[in-house]
Amino acid sequence: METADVIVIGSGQGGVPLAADFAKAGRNVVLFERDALGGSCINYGCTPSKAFLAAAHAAGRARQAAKLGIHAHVEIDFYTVMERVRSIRSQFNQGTKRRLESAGVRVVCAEAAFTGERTVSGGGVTVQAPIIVINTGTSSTIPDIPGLAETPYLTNRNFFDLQQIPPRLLVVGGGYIALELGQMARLGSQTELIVRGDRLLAQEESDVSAVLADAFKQDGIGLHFNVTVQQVAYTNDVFALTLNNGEVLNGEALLIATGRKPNTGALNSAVTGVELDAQGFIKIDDQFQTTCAGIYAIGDAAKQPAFTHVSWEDYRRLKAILCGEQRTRNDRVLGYAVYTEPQVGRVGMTLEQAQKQGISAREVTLPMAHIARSIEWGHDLGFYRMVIDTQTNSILGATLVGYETAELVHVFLSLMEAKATWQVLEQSVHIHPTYGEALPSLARLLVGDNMPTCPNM
Ligand SMILES: Cc1cc2nc3c(=O)[nH]c(=O)nc-3n(C[C@H](O)[C@H](O)[C@H](O)COP(=O)(O)OP(=O)(O)OC[C@H]3O[C@@H](n4cnc5c(N)ncnc54)[C@H](O)[C@@H]3O)c2cc1C
Ligand SMILES: NC(=O)c1ccc[n+]([C@@H]2O[C@H](COP(=O)([O-])OP(=O)(O)OC[C@H]3O[C@@H](n4cnc5c(N)ncnc54)[C@H](O)[C@@H]3O)[C@@H](O)[C@H]2O)c1
Repeated sequence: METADVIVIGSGQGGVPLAADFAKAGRNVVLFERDALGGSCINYGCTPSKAFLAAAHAAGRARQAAKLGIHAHVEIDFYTVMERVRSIRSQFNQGTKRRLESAGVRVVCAEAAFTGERTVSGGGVTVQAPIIVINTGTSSTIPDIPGLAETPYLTNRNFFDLQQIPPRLLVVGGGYIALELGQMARLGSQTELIVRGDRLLAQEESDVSAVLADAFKQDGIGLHFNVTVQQVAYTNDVFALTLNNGEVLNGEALLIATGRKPNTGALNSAVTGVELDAQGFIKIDDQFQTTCAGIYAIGDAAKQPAFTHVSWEDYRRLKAILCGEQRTRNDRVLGYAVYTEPQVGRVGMTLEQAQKQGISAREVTLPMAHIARSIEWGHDLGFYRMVIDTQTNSILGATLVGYETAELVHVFLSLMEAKATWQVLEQSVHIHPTYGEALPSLARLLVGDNMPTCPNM
């Protein structure tokens, strides 16, 4: 058996920089990875999906330019679209490999499992270390639908291997992945979304769902709410989905996007005293430590909000903790975005969430029709919303739905990180005519006088 200073299981967004930093500092580090280096973000998640959406949204924007009087003929070279996606993914994946190699991390390309106390084995290698970090991420959950397992359905794992555009795409799910990849409609697939609930992105406020539903209808996407798939068949290269309302939907491709499960089944974690919760996520304390001293877990597998920036921030905090600093994972402002068009930029609490916590909260909302920039640019879908604490005047959260709001929401992230009051935003002089100008306008709705909230409106 070998010994090391640090073992990292999984080359996710936190594991890679952590392994590289410790190796560069002269520690003996072994990293196990059973699949492509760089984890889901680089290979099957953020990187390929956002490179893909760059093409889909370019096509969508070109078509929507008709309302500005610009009539474009859109021709899709799907092979080139997907080769570009794959080449960016490969570039990032190779970058991860070089980063680990140059730092001196020993990479074992194999599935790892615990075989004893703080002992990990995989690919014929057994290593023991005083510090072990688990960063094994999640995989798609596949619903138990009769017939599905026998068909060549897609998940986010093989979606980006597509060589030809399916004329008709069926998508099961109404969450992040279903919506983002469902906008393949913009590249020309006739797309149908099969949603078991009554709205898209059900965890968001209902008017967010309504805006996205409008946008999807404008893209020609069929929305089927309150339905489940009872049977899947695949004959002559065509899927047939029988819904519980009797309807049958056909398509050349079927994407399953029904949520994620933690990659902890293969870890045999009980051997070393690492406990899992009922869903299989690794239990951790405020400082990322599992139920076994010396073993830590970060990222999606530890039930952190499943975003790359969270796993990456986990790494920064865990590294500080391992270097003796007093840090926790509980004092950070976290935002996220959905890269549909229009985008959803979110941070902090909604009004409902704040009220459930007993906070005296208030929200203000500014529709797109009240924003000069959006009228000038012809972006009429969406709204900006801010939630504040009426006693402390602190900003509790924001929901921005509209053009490139994943960028704009960072204004709120920074204000909230700085613990600024809404008055700081209200007094800010933003540039005319920008989308950003509408953020002080939003805050001015709280002043309650009859003054205009910004120029020209
Ligand atoms: C389609 C899609 C789009 C996404 N888009 C975004 C986005 O735009 N923005 C965003 O912030 N987040 C996005 N996410 C989420 C994001 O990808 C994850 O939150 C992020 O990758 C963090 O994951 P992680 O670090 O926990 O582990 P992962 O990146 O999942 O990596 C875990 C690694 O561990 C390996 N592994 C698992 N078990 C073992 C084992 N026993 N032995 C060895 N290796 C093992 C896996 O092979 C994998 O490589 C997206 C996800 C998907 C699926
Ligand atoms: N932009 C981003 O940051 C981004 C993009 C993609 C994914 N992600 C991350 O990945 C996570 C997973 O995304 P996701 O889209 O897989 O999950 P999700 O939880 O967002 O959506 C799952 C959807 O599947 C539906 N569903 C679940 N079980 C079903 C069943 N048996 N039959 C029919 N429908 C079913 C749910 O009702 C929901 O609509 C997200 O929560 C997010 O954290 C982030």
